[in-house]
Amino acid sequence: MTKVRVYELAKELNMSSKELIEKIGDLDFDISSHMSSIDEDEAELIKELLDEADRNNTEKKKGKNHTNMDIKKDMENKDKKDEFDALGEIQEVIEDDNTIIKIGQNIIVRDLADKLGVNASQIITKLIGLGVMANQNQNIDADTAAIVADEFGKTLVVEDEKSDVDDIFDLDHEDNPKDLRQRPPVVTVMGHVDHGKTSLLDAIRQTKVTVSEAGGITQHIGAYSVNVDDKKVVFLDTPGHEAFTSMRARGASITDIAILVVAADDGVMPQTIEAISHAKAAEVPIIVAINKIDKPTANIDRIKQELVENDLLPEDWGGETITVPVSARDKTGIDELLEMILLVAEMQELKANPNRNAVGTIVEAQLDKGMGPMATVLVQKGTLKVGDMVVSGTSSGRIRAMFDDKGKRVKKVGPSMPVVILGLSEVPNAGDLLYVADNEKIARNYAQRKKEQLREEQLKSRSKVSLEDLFEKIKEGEIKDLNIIIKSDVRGSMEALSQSLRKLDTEEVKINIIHGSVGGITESDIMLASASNAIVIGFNVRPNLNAIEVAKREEVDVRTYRVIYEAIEDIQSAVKGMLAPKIVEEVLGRAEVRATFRLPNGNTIAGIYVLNGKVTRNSKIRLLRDDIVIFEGAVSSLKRFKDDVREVLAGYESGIGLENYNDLKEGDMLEAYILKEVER
Ligand SMILES: Nc1nc2c(ncn2[C@@H]2O[C@H](COP(=O)(O)OP(=O)(O)OP(=O)(O)O)[C@@H](O)[C@H]2O)c(=O)[nH]1
Repeated sequence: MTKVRVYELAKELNMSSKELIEKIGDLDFDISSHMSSIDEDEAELIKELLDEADRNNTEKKKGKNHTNMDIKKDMENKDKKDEFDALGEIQEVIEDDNTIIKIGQNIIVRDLADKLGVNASQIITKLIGLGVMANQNQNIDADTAAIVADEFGKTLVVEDEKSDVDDIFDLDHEDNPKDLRQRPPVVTVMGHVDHGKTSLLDAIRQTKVTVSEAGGITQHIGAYSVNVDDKKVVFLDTPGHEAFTSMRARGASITDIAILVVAADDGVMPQTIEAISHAKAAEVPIIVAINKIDKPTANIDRIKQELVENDLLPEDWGGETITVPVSARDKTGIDELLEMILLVAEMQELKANPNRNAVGTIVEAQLDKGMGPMATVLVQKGTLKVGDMVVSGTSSGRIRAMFDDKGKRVKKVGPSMPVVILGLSEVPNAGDLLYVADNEKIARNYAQRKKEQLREEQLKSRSKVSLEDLFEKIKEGEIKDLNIIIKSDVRGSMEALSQSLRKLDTEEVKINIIHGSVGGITESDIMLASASNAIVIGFNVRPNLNAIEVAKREEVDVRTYRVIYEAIEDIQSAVKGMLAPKIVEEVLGRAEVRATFRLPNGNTIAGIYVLNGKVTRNSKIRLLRDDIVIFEGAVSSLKRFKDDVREVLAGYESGIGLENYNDLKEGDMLEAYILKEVER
């Protein structure tokens, strides 16, 4: 017997395959997709059944100007190319027709009564007739409401509120390539402390920006733009990779180009290396500004050599990294730097559609006593205008006024441009997106939904990678790369560890060492891990107190080891899903060594002050000097005044001795911990 494809039948019936599948869902046909096929007989039967359903429906709604079915029919009978117009017409019909009422997925009985122009008690009576017990303040679903509405001679249309709100999540919506226009690059300046980040930003501003106009606002707004010939370059005003990465950890990637400032008299330093890792992790191209070339001790070639050692091969040495010698003090090299920024931007083909509802990112926000919530927005797509209804996180409102980076009032701004907006209901979060909504209802709905989402998110934890659940995530295809940050006490062990870990690549998961350096685990390492969904491995080093707190908040998995082999074994087992039940440590607290005393027997006792948590007699102690682990061992004595004690709490002093260790020094940090067996 001839077979008919579902989509063919749908076409014959003037409906979409989806609609047809839905309609015959209850009948006993084996149909799952538009490509399923059915016998000709079955197709005939379906046609008959649908016809019948259609007739019933028409009869039921006789006497009404327009029923849902009529409206649909109207639409279906139009040519495909007219469909869009038809939708508009239908919308108008719905607006005009007073027999049609529109509701969301649910409605409160009282509201339904209002819409139907009847008493709530009449609705309640009808509901009882349907076997639904509801008082006037209770919600009923749209299906029930439709039956009740029908009884009062009205047709109910369910408006998809969700799609209204989802419309403004238009960020992922691909703009038509023909609507895209070139946009200015957004630049962040990074580098080691005192290498001249702020001076460089100031030098650029001073050479390129004219003074602010009176009457505007004059404070710095977190970003500014400069004109280079007839083009613009936008600089984010908070230098440093910490700000860059904390924005990225919140999901905001607004930087197109990173300027790495390296002082020509100092060279590549730890934070330079960190900045390189941070920019690379974000896949942002780096331009190196070799600063302070006015200094007699400046040595540009040495800097280039050091860049090579860090995988940045200068262009004039045959590589791809653009380097520009500058002096922020003398304002030399600034024009060349700006030209290079434009060149790199050109290669990136930075484009956005200026003719659409704007989407931007909050760069900075604060509460101004006089003006209320103020936020600097970097527009990413579209054009932001005064009077636009905007929403960012749980904050929404109509833009009352806007000021550009020169403090001048503006009416509208396009892609890549920073602008201060007034009119939000509350101070939004830096790093959050800001959307323009079509109307106030959508904006308020969105903000409300965001509030609910936030609550939900607070309840369930975010899914950051951890060794515990790594294998599950690999299996589910959620993770294809395991990003790792390594911190260690000496360079040699860091290199050995990264080499060994790289060899653990499997077909399912690739191991990337996104940053490795010498020193304790810092807040910056944790933020990089958070933004890049990485885990942090410390070898002979520990996180400082700040880092511990941030790791907890950002849910970053930090693992510390004293033996390289154990680190490798853990990662290997995690990749294979065989992380054995393990003994984990629980940190009890930290204490600082404030004084040391030598006993006549040669042993040393440290006078300590417990900073947080507690230190107990049976805890193990890790001795840290600059967050590097110097010694690990047991407590030999714990005393307050002359008495032995079981524990000492935060805020108290005591004397402590360590088993087999006497080289305690003032300023050392003692971390107390216990080992616990946990089930996995
Ligand atoms: N000679 C000379 N000194 C400079 C130059 N650029 C900056 N400096 C000096 O270097 C010091 C540090 O400059 P900043 O701009 O504060 O450096 P930074 O990188 O922003 O420092 P942090 O914000 O503390 O990380 C200041 O004393 C500047 O005056 C330069 O081109 N030449």
